[in-house]
Amino acid sequence: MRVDSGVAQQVEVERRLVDAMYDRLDCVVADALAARGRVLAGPVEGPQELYARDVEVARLTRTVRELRAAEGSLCFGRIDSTSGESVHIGRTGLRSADGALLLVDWRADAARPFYAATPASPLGLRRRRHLRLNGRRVVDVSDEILDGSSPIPPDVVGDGPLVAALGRARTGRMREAVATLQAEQDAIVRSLHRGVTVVDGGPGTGKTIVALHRAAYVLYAFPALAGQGVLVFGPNRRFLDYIFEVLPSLGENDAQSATSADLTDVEPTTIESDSAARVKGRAQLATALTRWVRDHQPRGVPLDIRIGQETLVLDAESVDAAHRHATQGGFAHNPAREAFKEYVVSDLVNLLEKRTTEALTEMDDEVAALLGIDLDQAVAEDLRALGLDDTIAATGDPEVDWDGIRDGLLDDPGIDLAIEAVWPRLHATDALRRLLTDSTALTASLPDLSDDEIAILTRPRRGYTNADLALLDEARALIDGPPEQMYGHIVVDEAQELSEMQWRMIMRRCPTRSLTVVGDFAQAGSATTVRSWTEALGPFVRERFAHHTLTVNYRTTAEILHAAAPLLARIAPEQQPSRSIRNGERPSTVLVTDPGMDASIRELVEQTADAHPDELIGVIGPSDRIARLTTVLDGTGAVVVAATDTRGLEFDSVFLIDPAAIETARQGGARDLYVALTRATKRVLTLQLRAT
Ligand SMILES: Nc1ncnc2c1ncn2[C@@H]1O[C@H](COP(=O)(O)OP(=O)(O)OP(=O)(O)O)[C@@H](O)[C@H]1O
Repeated sequence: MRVDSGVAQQVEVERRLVDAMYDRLDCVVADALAARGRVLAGPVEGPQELYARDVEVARLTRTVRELRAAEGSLCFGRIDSTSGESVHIGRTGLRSADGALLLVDWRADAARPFYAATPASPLGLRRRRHLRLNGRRVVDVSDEILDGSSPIPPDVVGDGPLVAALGRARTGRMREAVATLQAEQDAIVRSLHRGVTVVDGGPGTGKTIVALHRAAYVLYAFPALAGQGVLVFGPNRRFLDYIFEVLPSLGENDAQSATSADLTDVEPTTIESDSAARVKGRAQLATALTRWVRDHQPRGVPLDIRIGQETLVLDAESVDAAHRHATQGGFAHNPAREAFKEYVVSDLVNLLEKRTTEALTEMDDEVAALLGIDLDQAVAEDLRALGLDDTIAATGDPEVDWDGIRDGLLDDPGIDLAIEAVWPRLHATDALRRLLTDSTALTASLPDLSDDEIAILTRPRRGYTNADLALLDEARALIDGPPEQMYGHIVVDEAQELSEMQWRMIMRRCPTRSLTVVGDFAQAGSATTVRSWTEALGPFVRERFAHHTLTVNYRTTAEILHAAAPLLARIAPEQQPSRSIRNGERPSTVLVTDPGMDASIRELVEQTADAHPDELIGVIGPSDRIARLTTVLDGTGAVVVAATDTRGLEFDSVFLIDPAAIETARQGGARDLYVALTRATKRVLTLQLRAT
């Protein structure tokens, strides 16, 4: 509830307190900069001191960066307990020079009541206050009384700052929501669960907001995981560009963001049909790759190796044992090959040693038989007479340097060639290409694939598609070993888009199995066959994941949700529609004829742009109309996007072009249409083609 009397006075009170916080922030930044300057100017001796200095400089640089990132809206909230204590909440924690608490970091436990308290459960609070700043200046405050001492709004999510945040014009970049995070969202963000947390809910229920604030919370609250890195994985660059400002504005620059292309460092250059992507996304492809790679390792075969004039034969049993030793511990093909070679060379040296001993013994026996003396004994006696009897014990066998022979064999190109014949070094790109052109190998590994599906897989192509990247990643893991970069925690957004193979790519990078996974299967595109969280996560964690469903819609008005409800009932009958907290214009439909469509669209978009000059307009249509729409709407400021590419995005106004074509363009087109319909915060206008 807003405190109407004395607002100016309260603003003044807060202004003085917040001014003091900024003064302190400036001091801490200046101190950190000065400390960094001193460290850099100080003498360093030797590599150890140099390393220690670099670590300290990096730490101070990070501190400065984090403090500076916290500068905008440094303090945004305050809570007053019924016992009269008050705490200010902000983007970072601050103490005065003498240690008094000035500001609590929003992620600290002490800040939890700011988010979690409701009138029904006030958690000891009397008042929650939101502060609005313009630059460094407090310009407004807004209160909610939580202890029942004044009238309270029945719906806690409908409070002033939230409605103001939701009503603000969109900019094409997602904004953080740290000041208005709602209780159901905050409970997930702040969860102490370190395993897999799944968050679903309809479009606009704040899944992305929760995921990003969760990433910031993990970085703050779980240092052990944070130290191993935090990754935000998104389906495409457009989406990551949309969200990329959120974490830095929460003071977090340490989280990385990536698409499949970033993880594999390969840019897809070709597109393919969704049916091809679906086949390539299936986990059986991992089995096929594993078999293909295993087929390039020896099994049950002896190994003939030529050394000098001789050919040594390692029997099949020894070769299999060497294979077993080399691959135990899950080593990948190429590193295991090196270990295999070492085992083989050891076996060869043992063979040679045995042969030499046998040959020498034979010779000794022959000499003894001929001369009637024991040669070894005679040599030992001579050495003793010369005072060199220690040599006998120390060298044992002074004649043969077996270690030198072993090293020589390891470097011998002939040996490498012999091993190459049974265990060739492989290249992941080449292996993938060869498997995907080998219909016999594919049919053997994937007997349930139809001939059509095999034909899809083996179709000749150039370059990589998005679905290929997870296959390439799998091949690299099998052939060269796990990826270099691992993460302590991974946030997966739009997770309904991931195929089984793409889940493997993510999990491979997260040995801790600590993930925040957000998505909505009603919005799933058609490039994957995964349709439930159990299907997605079961192979890695079985049912061990915490599952939350968000129910309040913060994006779309009740009118737009109402219009989308029949479509939702059709594509996901089991899903409860979310509940919107705002009302607005009723969506409208205009019938147009194709030849006149271009002019109509431009005119309507221009009208909307004139009526709402600061707002963002999205024009969403079938993929095959996008090039034309982009030309037609050039200069209007509207963003033109294919219906297949709008997941996660949002606009103030949406023009939906030819919904029937969106729906029939591909399998799952109805879900594309549902996503398109739920992108607007304020209004939707549909342009439907009149049958001619
Ligand atoms: N607590 C909040 N305070 C302010 N804005 C919020 C809050 N929660 C969500 N929003 C806003 O609501 C909109 C929808 O949120 P978000 O994109 O996270 O939803 P989503 O569930 O990920 O949607 P979709 O499934 O369509 O991708 C965004 O503009 C977001 O900033």
